[in-house]
Amino acid sequence: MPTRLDNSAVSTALEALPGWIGDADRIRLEILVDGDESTAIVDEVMREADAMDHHPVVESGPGTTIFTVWTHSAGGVTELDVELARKISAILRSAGIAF
Ligand SMILES: C[C@H](O)[C@H](O)[C@H]1CNC2=NC(N)=NC(=O)C2=N1
Repeated sequence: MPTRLDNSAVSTALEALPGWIGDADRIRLEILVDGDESTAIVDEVMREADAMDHHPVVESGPGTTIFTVWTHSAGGVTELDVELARKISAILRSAGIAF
């Protein structure tokens, strides 16, 4: 099982992940998209997540989509989450979405 990162390791990882916030329990990113644009992005993120067998929790509402990432089996943030966050950011950059 992947090992949990402590708060300091998570802060260091977040320095290389613009827009992401969080601590050793959870990291999250909010983007200001909704509707069809959100659906298209979430589909792409979920394809990547399926390939990793590691998934974000996604909340979508009017004007907003939030990705929250942690390793459920470890009860907090691990390297797998940092990797998933990097992949989500890369998908958003390719799609031209600001965050
Ligand atoms: C059985 C399956 O491998 C597990 O449920 C995976 C799937 N995706 C997951 N995603 C996340 N974020 N954390 C997990 O612990 C996790 N476990």
